[in-house]
Amino acid sequence: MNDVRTKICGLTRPQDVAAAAAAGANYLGFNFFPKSPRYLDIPSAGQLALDVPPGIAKVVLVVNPDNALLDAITGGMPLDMIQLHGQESPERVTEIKARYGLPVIKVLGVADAEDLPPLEAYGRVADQLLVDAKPPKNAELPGGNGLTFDWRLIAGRRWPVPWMLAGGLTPDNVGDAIAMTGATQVDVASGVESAPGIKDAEKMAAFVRAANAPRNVPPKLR
Ligand SMILES: O=C(O)c1ccccc1N[C@@H]1O[C@H](COP(=O)(O)O)[C@@H](O)[C@H]1O
Repeated sequence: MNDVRTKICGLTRPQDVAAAAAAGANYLGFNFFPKSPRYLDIPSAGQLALDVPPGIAKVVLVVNPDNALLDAITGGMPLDMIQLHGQESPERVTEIKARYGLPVIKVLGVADAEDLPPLEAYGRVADQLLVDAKPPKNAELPGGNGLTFDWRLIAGRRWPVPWMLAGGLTPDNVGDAIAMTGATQVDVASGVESAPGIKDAEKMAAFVRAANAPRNVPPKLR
């Protein structure tokens, strides 16, 4: 249905899962970072995952996870993909893919041009890349801070695997972000909430609509 695929991350309530699915999201994210307002324990995430309709990918977001945590998550709930949102090395990405047999999305933070070369290296080992804003030095959270980065840095960039754009996206700016970068997948957490961890059904629907609204993308970005 959608040209631009959307991921809504950090769902914490059954009604939010239902609204995100109704909005047409392609991926739903469940957050296992304890300091996040979107954090879920495994039984709660497992319960929500059961409500996800077939055809929508269930993504678990983890930050520098050890095998014990990943064993517990993969053994405790249905899931389709693992999102690595920490400083996991390319070797660790490879290890996690092999151990769990699940596709891995590796997140890289971008603030300036120096942050771009690692995307090439991770693009050789991860199944997908997620290009997010680099968190500020003293940030509590490695993501979900509602911060954008200079999208011109990645305009027209391509990597060996599919990639998503994230970082401060909202229903109001996602169209510009797509037009500027040529992204065909976008991810949002805080930009579709009424309060931290509480998703807003209207904002989620508006986000998916805006991501798929007709727009002029310069030919070189298509
Ligand atoms: O959302 C969180 O709380 C979070 C915590 C720890 C790591 C990542 C987190 N969220 C991810 O961050 C990006 C961007 O979020 P936002 O749209 O800027 O709020 C997104 O990938 C979330 O998946």
